[in-house]
Amino acid sequence: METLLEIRDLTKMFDLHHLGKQIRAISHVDIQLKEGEFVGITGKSGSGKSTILKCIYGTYRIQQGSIWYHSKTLGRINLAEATDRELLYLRKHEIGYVSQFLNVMPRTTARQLVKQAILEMGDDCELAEKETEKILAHFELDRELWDSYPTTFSGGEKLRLNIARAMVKKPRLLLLDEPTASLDYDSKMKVKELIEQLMKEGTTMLGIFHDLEFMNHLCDHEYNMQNGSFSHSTNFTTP
Ligand SMILES: Nc1ncnc2c1ncn2[C@@H]1O[C@H](COP(=O)(O)OP(=O)(O)OP(=O)(O)O)[C@@H](O)[C@H]1O
Repeated sequence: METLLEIRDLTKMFDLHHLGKQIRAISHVDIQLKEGEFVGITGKSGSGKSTILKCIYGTYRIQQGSIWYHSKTLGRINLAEATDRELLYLRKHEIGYVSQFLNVMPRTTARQLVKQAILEMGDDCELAEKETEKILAHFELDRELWDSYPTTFSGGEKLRLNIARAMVKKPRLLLLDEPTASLDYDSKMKVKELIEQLMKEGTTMLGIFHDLEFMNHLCDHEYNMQNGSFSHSTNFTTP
């Protein structure tokens, strides 16, 4: 299997201007993800898990290290040095990010939100419409909500829509930042089903989940974070 993502010596500091000091959120982190793998990150609250995903996605710029990603279109690219245009391209076509929070454009319906995500991948309009309805139904989003604005949705409805929008794009690399945090059991199982389906289709995933049992049954490899560095890792695929 080819390496899809290789992180070397990743260090991220934050300036706390009001306190006149810097904090080190992550230090010297190395991660390797092969194509089709599902890798999990565990660790206490504040240990730096989300920061890693946000550095990969380009939300945070880093002070030290490299994040090599093997893009289908752009070739081997260091995401830490990618231009805004390159990052935007990759977010649209190759790298997905799901968190427990839904950021939406105002006055965009649930249906438009999901359909737009599919159209960005180059599918035609009729197919996009069909896929949209399929995924909204899969996540049991009430039909009456499909043409409503998500700003009025409940927390769980927003979450299910958020996951639907990211998963329907079938990105090559999917970053999952506790997407199931406040979902009920049935909704979590729906997410699990889709994750398993994406795994079969070859999507590579790096995920943080609070529910360790949920994650352990899915992932090939797990890294445990402590105070910004990996304390140990477990490989579930080696006998
Ligand atoms: N934008 C920011 N500005 C300043 N400090 C930040 C910022 N983002 C994260 N931090 C700090 O970096 C550290 C790691 O945060 P991070 O969110 O990565 O932890 P986490 O392991 O994902 O936590 P949790 O499980 O609670 O979500 C924390 O001390 C946090 O306060």
